[in-house]
Amino acid sequence: MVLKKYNINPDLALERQKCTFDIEEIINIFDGGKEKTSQRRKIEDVVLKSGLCHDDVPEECMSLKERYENAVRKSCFFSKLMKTELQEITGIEDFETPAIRRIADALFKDISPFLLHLGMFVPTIIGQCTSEQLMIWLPKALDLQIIGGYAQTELGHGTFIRGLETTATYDADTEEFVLHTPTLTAHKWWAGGLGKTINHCIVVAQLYTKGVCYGTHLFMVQIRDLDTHMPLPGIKVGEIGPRMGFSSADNGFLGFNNFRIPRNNMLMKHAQVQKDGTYVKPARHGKLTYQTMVFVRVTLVNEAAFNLSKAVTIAVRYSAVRRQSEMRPNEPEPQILDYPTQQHKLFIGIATAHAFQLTANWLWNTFKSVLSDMKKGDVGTLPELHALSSCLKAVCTSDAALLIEQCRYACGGHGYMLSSNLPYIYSFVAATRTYEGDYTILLLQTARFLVKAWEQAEAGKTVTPTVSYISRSLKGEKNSWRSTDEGIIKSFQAVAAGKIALCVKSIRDRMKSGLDYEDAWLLTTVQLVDAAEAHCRSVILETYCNEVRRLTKSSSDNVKIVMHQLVTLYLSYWTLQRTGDLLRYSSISEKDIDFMQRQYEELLQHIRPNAVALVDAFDLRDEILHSSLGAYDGRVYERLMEQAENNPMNAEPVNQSFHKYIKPLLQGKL
Ligand SMILES: CC/C=C\C/C=C\C/C=C\C/C=C\C/C=C\C/C=C\CC/C=C/C(=O)SCCNC(=O)CCNC(=O)[C@H](O)C(C)(C)COP(=O)(O)OP(=O)(O)OC[C@H]1O[C@@H](n2cnc3c(N)ncnc32)[C@H](O)[C@@H]1OP(=O)(O)O
Ligand SMILES: Cc1cc2nc3c(=O)[nH]c(=O)nc-3n(C[C@H](O)[C@H](O)[C@H](O)COP(=O)(O)OP(=O)(O)OC[C@H]3O[C@@H](n4cnc5c(N)ncnc54)[C@H](O)[C@@H]3O)c2cc1C
Repeated sequence: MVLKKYNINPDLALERQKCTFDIEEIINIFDGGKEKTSQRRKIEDVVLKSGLCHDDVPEECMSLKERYENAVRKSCFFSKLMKTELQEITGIEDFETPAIRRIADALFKDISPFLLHLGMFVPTIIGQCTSEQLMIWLPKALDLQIIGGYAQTELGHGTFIRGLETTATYDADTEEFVLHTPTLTAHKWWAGGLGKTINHCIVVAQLYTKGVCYGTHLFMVQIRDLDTHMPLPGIKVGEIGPRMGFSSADNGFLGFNNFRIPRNNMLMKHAQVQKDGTYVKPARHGKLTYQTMVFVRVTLVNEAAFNLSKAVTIAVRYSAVRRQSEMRPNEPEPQILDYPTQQHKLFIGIATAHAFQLTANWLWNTFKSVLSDMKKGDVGTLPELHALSSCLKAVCTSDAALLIEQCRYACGGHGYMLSSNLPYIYSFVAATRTYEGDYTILLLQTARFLVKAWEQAEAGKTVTPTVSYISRSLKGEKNSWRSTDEGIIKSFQAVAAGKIALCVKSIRDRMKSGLDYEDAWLLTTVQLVDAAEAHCRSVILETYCNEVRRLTKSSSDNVKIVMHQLVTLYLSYWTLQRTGDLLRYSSISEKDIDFMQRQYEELLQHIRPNAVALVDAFDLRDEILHSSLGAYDGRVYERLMEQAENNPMNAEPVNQSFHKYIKPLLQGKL
């Protein structure tokens, strides 16, 4: 749709006059500097001027098939644009460029069927291929001569990768692998793009050679003819059916009937099968084939921040425009943003988007540094990265989904309209809590790391920096509550340490009573998930505080003030959410809690005049927001009416069903 131009709504115009800081300064902080902001805006200009974002009919009014076809059309033209003009601007062949990720949302209200090509297929080639294999597949994939996906999950197994049933059996006579789907539950299920779009696929299968199963490995498989796009003989492939979101992502199923691929199509950077069928196991770490999942978990923290910033922009702008009820009899109706309960719903969303964005950037740098260690042959830092990326993916996607839904509640009935975009944003983020490792499963992975760290610290060994609080706790350091940033972080670490200690005790007590380790662990998993979540909270709180301090060192005083108000709001919010834990594991008193509650309520008042400016500082163009409620001009009612009038249901004054059914019913002739 072409966005109509309106004058700015007067309430929003007034809000912007109240702003106490330079918005551009905060925009630059989050972009990583002035130059990056300017480059991002150039990229956005090119994409927006290309006309690619235009739809004749709103996406939500199209049939599923039309939506898919429209998404393919846009993906193809967007890919072409990325290879030409955008490459010139960015100067890099970089699918990770955050600006490209952001502007992609101007094209797709839902999901591009090419998402997995960029998000998992290309990263798997980069991370799992030998240099010879890389030379074959990477240029083709980057140039979109082949389009791929990542098929790991099966109908019967997603979480438990070791339980996957698809087999890849090596035939030394022909130097081929035979891919086979032995059962119904062995069918690949869910892979994005697989249903209709892709012609290649990374397939995860149990490797058999010389009669021995060596566990899951990755294989490059061509599934469709490059010219006709017909499935190749021996391949059964299709779309899995309508779902809550991801409507245009053509998630698919895939089965193999003794389908043969050359030996060289096993991705052999870490493990190899030689021509005679001899298996050479990975030299360094057994889980290196899981690397793409770690990469995506890291990027999903960024997704949580970005999508939350969109939702909270929509809800804050709407709340500045919407007037409802009365605070005192006969007074004019206030903006709903003036209600403290509304501020309580929304300002935590702004602070959380900041916290997650800065944590995402920090995690990305940690990921890059672990990759660089691994290139030098050192895999020592991988377990900590796995533990961090697991819990941060779990907690950030889960919190973001809850807060996005809260933004929808904050918009009352209009938030329920698809044209608000809040339902789309929610259904996208809700899926991120499940895919790439379910919430519970990933927290249990972190818990495993925490229990080991506890045992190491107990044995007097040094532990990694993110769990150094465990050593302090074991030395008997008692937590004394202080309501400063550092004090609160220390108390959250004391909560995490206390919970890990109880888990360890619980496992040991259960073993003493005769249970084996597996059962003792299993019966403790509710506590273990809780302990991992507490650890994650302390990591986010600490990272957010440190990063704001670092990044605002040379900022103006007003930016420092407002950024720090959000940090304090975030710390106070979580303190009040976790009073039970803090009373148990720190020295916080009832008086301290009263103080924190008052401080929190005062902060809502301090932040209120800057609320609209703070969401403006996410610098999200209307074309990215796709929202009748959240546009920069605040012309909510005009846009809602516009959308209603453009609804294809209103194209004819009387629907044919009247003549077919209602009239006969009215006349007793049905
Ligand atoms: C034109 C273009 C248009 C638009 C696009 C524009 C721009 C786009 C650009 C970028 C895209 C941006 C963002 C999004 C990107 C992509 C996402 C999009 C869609 C994604 C769709 C979803 C995909 C999927 O879901 S793929 C399937 C994922 N599946 C899972 O995650 C399964 C979860 N299960 C597991 O991970 C594991 O099985 C397990 C539960 C962790 C257990 O594994 P296992 O049983 O094998 O292991 P053990 O428990 O026995 O543990 C043994 C040992 O190993 C350690 N371990 C486990 N995992 C790891 C690991 N990953 N790394 C390191 N170590 C690991 C474990 O801790 C144990 O260690 P110890 O023995 O030492 O304790
Ligand atoms: C939108 C979307 C896109 C996807 N895209 C892809 C893709 O491109 N490629 C791909 O390969 N896969 C994809 N997936 C699949 C996804 O990775 C899996 O659905 C996900 O990993 C969860 O696995 P599952 O479905 O087997 O859930 P299950 O493991 O069956 O989980 C069901 C419940 O059981 C619990 N549970 C399971 N095991 C345990 C345990 N050991 N301890 C305690 N609780 C447990 C879980 O916590 C959960 O509550 C996608 C999924 C979605 C929703």
